[in-house]
Formats: sequence, C-alpha cells, structure tokens
Amino acid sequence: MVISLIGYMGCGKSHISKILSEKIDFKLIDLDKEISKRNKLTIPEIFEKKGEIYFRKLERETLEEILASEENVVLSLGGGTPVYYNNMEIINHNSKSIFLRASVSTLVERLSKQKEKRPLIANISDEDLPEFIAKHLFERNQFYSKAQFTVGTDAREPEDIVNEIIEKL
Ligand SMILES: Nc1ncnc2c1ncn2[C@@H]1O[C@H](COP(=O)(O)OP(=O)(O)O)[C@@H](O)[C@H]1O
Ligand SMILES: O=C(O)C1=C[C@@H](OP(=O)(O)O)[C@@H](O)[C@H](O)C1
Ligand SMILES: [Mg+2]
Repeated sequence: MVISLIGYMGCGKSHISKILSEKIDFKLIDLDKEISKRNKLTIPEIFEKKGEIYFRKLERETLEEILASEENVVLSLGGGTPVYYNNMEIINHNSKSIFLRASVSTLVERLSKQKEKRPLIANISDEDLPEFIAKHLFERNQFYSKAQFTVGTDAREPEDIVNEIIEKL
C-alpha cells in the first residue's frame, strides 16, 4: 500500500509523513527531496534555473515512477502535485490519499518563518502573504478535496494527526 499525504505548503506533509512512516514501519519518500536528489539541485534552484513548468514535468515523472514501483511507502507530496496534469487521478488510483487540511492563519503562521525554501512565496511580503495564501488555497481546494480522506491539522499535535490517519487506513 502507498499512503499519499497532500495539502497546501506548510500543512505538515513532510513532518507528519516522517512520524507516520516510523509508526507503521513504512518507507518514507518525500517527493521534493527525491526530485532534488535525482537532479542534484534544490527546489528553488530548479525553479530558478529551469522554471516551474520544467519542475512540474519532473514532479509528474517522479510521481509516476514511484506510484508504479513502490509498496509500503508513505509518500509526502508537494503542495502543487495534485494540481497539475491528472496527478490527483493517478494518486487516487495508486494510493490512499490523505488531505491534511489547515486554515489560512495556521499556514501563514508556519510559512512566514520559512518562505525562502518555497519559490512560490519567497518574494511575497509578510503583509501580502495572508491574501496570497487565501486566494491560492481557494484555487487549489478543488484538487485537495478529491482526496479519499481529509484530516484537520489546526492546533493539533503531530502524533494526534498520525493516530487519526492510522484509524482511516
Ligand atoms: N501539527 C503541527 N503542529 C505544529 N507544527 C507543525 C505541524 N505540522 C507541521 N508543522 C511545522 O510546520 C512547518 C511546515 O511543515 P512541513 O511538514 O514542512 O509542511 P509541508 O511539507 O506540507 O510544506 C514545519 O516547520 C513543521 O515542523
Ligand atoms: O505548492 C507548491 O506548488 C509547491 C510546494 C512545495 O512543497 P511543500 O508543499 O512541501 O512546501 C514544492 O513542491 C514547491 O515549492 C512547489
Ligand atoms: Mg513538504
């Protein structure tokens, strides 16, 4: 079984997937880290040197390969993975998808501390961040809501979120 964690930047995919994979003794794959390792570039470097369209192509190719070849894996996706191509279709067809839902205020609080590693918000001022995230999340929710399960994450301890995910498996 592959368990895919989806949701907006900062909702906790990378953090929760690590705890979940350890608890159920599954292999952990973070799609961003895998893309970065294979291309020997950080995500910001890929955006800067090759552009977002190239990143989305790499993201799709890497996602396809992982879904076709891996078992017993917790797969932490990027915030945009569900949005491009028919990625949400292949995610649902080949894994159990979990949408980690977070409010705009929770996302702003977390992301404002670490914008630099996320090219899409690296140049958004702290003042403009809430409006940017609210609009972007509104546009993307139609993709995230296609997940088979949704787990709320606001003001919840990671362990509590992991336990709820395990109950849904
Ligand atoms: N449930 C949570 N409670 C508090 N902080 C969290 C929680 N989940 C994630 N975080 C923190 O929020 C930040 C973003 O988490 P991360 O896993 O990188 O998100 P994503 O991979 O979805 O972009 C990290 O600093 C992480 O430690
Ligand atoms: O939302 C997005 O389009 C992106 C989210 C990032 O992953 P995280 O959600 O883990 O930050 C990373 O894939 C890239 O910066 C693009
Ligand atoms: Mg992540």
